[in-house]
Amino acid sequence: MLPSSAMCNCLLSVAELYRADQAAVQCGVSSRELMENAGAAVSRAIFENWSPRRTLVLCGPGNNGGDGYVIARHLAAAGWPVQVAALGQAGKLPPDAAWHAGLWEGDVQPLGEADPAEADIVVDALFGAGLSRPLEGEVANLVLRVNRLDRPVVCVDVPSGIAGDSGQAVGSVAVRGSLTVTFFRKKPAHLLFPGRGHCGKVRLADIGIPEKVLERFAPRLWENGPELWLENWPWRQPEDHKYHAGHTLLLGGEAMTGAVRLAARGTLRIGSGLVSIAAPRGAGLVYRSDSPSLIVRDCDDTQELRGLLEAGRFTAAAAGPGLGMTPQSRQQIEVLLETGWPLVLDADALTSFSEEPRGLFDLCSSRVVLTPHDGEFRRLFADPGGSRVARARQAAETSGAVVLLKGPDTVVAAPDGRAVVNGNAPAELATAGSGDVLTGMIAGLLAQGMPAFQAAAAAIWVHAEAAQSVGSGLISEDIPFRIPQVLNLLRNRNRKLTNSQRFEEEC
Ligand SMILES: NC(=O)C1=CN([C@@H]2O[C@H](COP(=O)(O)OP(=O)(O)OC[C@H]3O[C@@H](n4cnc5c(N)ncnc54)[C@H](OP(=O)(O)O)[C@@H]3O)[C@@H](O)[C@H]2O)[C@@H](O)CC1
Ligand SMILES: [K+]
Repeated sequence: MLPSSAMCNCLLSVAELYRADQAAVQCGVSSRELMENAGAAVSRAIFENWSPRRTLVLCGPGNNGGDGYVIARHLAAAGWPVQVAALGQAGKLPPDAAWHAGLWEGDVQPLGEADPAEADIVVDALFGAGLSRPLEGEVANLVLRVNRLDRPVVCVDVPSGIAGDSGQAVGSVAVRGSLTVTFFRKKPAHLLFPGRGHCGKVRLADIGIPEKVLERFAPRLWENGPELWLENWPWRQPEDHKYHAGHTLLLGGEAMTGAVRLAARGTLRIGSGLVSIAAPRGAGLVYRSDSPSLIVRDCDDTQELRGLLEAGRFTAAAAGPGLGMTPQSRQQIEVLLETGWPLVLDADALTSFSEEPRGLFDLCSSRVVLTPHDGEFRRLFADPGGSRVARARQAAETSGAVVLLKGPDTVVAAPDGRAVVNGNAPAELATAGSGDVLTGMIAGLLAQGMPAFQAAAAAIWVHAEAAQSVGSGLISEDIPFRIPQVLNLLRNRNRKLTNSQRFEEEC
């Protein structure tokens, strides 16, 4: 179960957003008022970011265009020079948009006559998140011209041309914004690439939809953040000893020893009380000389591994980084899976099953976390296509495991359909070894008793936050060193937010 405060972070699909709008109307907030509030919120964001300057508002034929007329009115009332250009005839606008278009007292030029080069800011109120057809003809041409100009572009709800649910461009043309103002709750496109790259900064505005309308939904998708897992964080208690904080076993390989050594640093720093590496004798010295905090056990075959597992009192394990792909390593993974323990499988552990993924899935459970990047994902799962959320969900259902699909917009999905999209990863994380550290961190949280979905979501967030604190020049070894700083901030936040009243105010 996720805490009720997680409602703050839920992402709504386009269909859910339309239902929320309707529910708000049933609660007594008129749709005209919602449109007024939406346009006013975008205007406020513009006032906060720019001083008065020539503004071109591009209005589409639907309610997104309706927001555009409201924005134009607010900017003009504040003394801004505003030009409106519209697609289609005013007489064909839907009722709320027509009402607000009627309140606009300035000129409206046909879209084909608009010249974005004569504006200092462009407002994109062409299409909303439910776009179903590619931009074509004069709209596509205008969007291409706007994109080529070095001007701030403010997108209303979503950049036109981007599908709200998938974050994919519907055709080959989509607006590239500097700022996107969206309403009530973010949509997946604000977090999933390429949509996220088109949004610029994303700002969420309250437009008067009552929070209680969410009671009619059972959200299954969230933007990742501490609200989803902080309550379950395994903070050390004064009376704890190291065995209370779990014992993680990492399977080490013979040649690529750096991968598990990086993973082990992540496991230790995230709080696992004990960390052991089961290593081939030939590589034992390398592992033993790495960190005095590690326990290194000799392990050359499955029989020795079974012996270790029986004696070790481990609470979670991880395998894959630097493991190699021999028949022996695959058998060792099967032995780990047969224990039924919480387990993370990454890299070679996944690829060793690419010829026969069923052999892996049959042994998985919801206590197992699979952490493929896109290439590993394609090798393991018959790719159903669709958005990254849809693909990760499908993979979690097929495998019965929690699937963490790595990327700049990492998605974590559980077999029961819950999913999160991570939004705090810096570009610097695209560096060798960062995935190994992540594997170790997830395993360390599993070892301390965190449920698999939350452990994966928490680890990817802390990992990204630690990387952000380094910024340019990041190498993977830096990430474990920065974990304590992130954990201390989280712990202080947790202390401050024990009062749920306060938490609700922050939402
Ligand atoms: N109460 C509310 O609901 C609130 C809504 N709000 C605002 O409403 C927005 C959603 O509005 P919306 O549903 O009217 O969608 P939107 O994209 O503006 O227009 C659809 C029209 O475009 C047309 N069309 C589509 N593709 C096309 C193409 N390629 N080329 C040409 N035409 C194309 C399409 O035609 P059709 O497909 O039907 O033939 C239809 O006529 C939302 O994003 C938010 O900004 C806020 O004010 C808050 C309150
Ligand atoms: K738009």
